[in-house]
Amino acid sequence: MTLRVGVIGTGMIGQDHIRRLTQVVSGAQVVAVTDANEMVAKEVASRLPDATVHPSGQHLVADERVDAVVVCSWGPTHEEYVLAAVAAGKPVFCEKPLATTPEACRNIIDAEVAHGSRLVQVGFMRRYDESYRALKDVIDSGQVGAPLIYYSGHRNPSVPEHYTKDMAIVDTAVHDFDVVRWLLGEELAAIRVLAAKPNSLGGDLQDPLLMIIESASGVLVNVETSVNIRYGYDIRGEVIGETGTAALADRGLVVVRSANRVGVEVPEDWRQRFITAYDVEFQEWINAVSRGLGAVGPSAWDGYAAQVVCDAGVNALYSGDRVEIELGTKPALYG
Ligand SMILES: NC(=O)C1=CN([C@@H]2O[C@H](COP(=O)(O)OP(=O)(O)OC[C@H]3O[C@@H](n4cnc5c(N)ncnc54)[C@H](O)[C@@H]3O)[C@@H](O)[C@H]2O)C=CC1
Ligand SMILES: O=C1[C@@H](O)[C@H](O)[C@@H](O)[C@H](O)[C@H]1O
Repeated sequence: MTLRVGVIGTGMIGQDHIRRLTQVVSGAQVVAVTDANEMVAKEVASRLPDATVHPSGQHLVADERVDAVVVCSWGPTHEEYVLAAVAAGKPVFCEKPLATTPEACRNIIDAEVAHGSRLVQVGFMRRYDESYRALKDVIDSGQVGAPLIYYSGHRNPSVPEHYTKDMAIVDTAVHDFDVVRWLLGEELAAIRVLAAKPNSLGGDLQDPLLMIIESASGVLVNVETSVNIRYGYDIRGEVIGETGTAALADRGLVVVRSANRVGVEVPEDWRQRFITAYDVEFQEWINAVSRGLGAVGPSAWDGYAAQVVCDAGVNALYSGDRVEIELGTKPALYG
């Protein structure tokens, strides 16, 4: 059976996901697209064998040919489309963020709980990266002892003009918050945010930021965002345990030794660094949805929890305070 997918938002990542749904993974066909920019949607559809262009996300969700929905539009639009998919009983893969406020994420949780089974998956692709999976295996095996500290470095070579200091938390570090919760297997409890001396290449932007997070059990998590670092897109992670440490390995297919230097290639951006992770993420989503499981990957609760950390982080950035992360009760649906 081929899963017939509708994609809302055909911008940069929407097009990249359409490419992988069409050319890389198996078991899916993109049968419908929509974008606020109709020209872009039409241009993307013209490269697909049999895709309808819809005037809105709501029309796309209602299309009987669409079995499952992928949301790749701007963050503030996610809540509306995810809720529409849940109301229609259709599985929905939503790019991060699940929604831009904890309240909006809660609305999605409430709708999914009322539906009675999982339909929503959030695009936290790091959980599908082989290095992160290997790091989690090391932590879970007890090889380095109980984790005490986790360092998470998130470096972008540059960011667009419209990027604000809040975005270092809500758009960038949101991935680190999710992956740390997943690696440690526990929730995060409090956050402080410190701004370093600004990188002069970032104009007025307050960059880099250092976030010091306490997990529920007391592990200290240090998230660094440096979004104007020029040398490449570099994702770092290291756990310091009671008896050892484990870190994500440097990437690259070859190690070059030349002119008194040794080195590996650094990716240009997330599409290159996480290319395989996105592929695995979509293949596993298609497999699960095709077997009648609404979703098995990162849940609406995961999207909500990450968003609460974002909210607390922005609050901590502006106040300079240590801000507690209050999640409230987790519905039984999320284990
Ligand atoms: N998992 C990851 O590593 C990444 C996730 N993202 C997430 O993917 C989403 C899209 O990001 P990009 O593709 O970089 O942005 P983009 O700006 O390139 O594309 C977004 C598209 O959504 C369309 N759009 C906006 N409002 C809409 C609406 N109401 N209905 C339909 N279409 C609408 C825009 O016209 C645009 O074509 C964001 O939520 C972003 O955070 C983006 C990059 C990487
Ligand atoms: O999600 C992403 C972008 O939206 C964000 O702007 C980047 O900082 C992240 O590294 C990337 O994974």
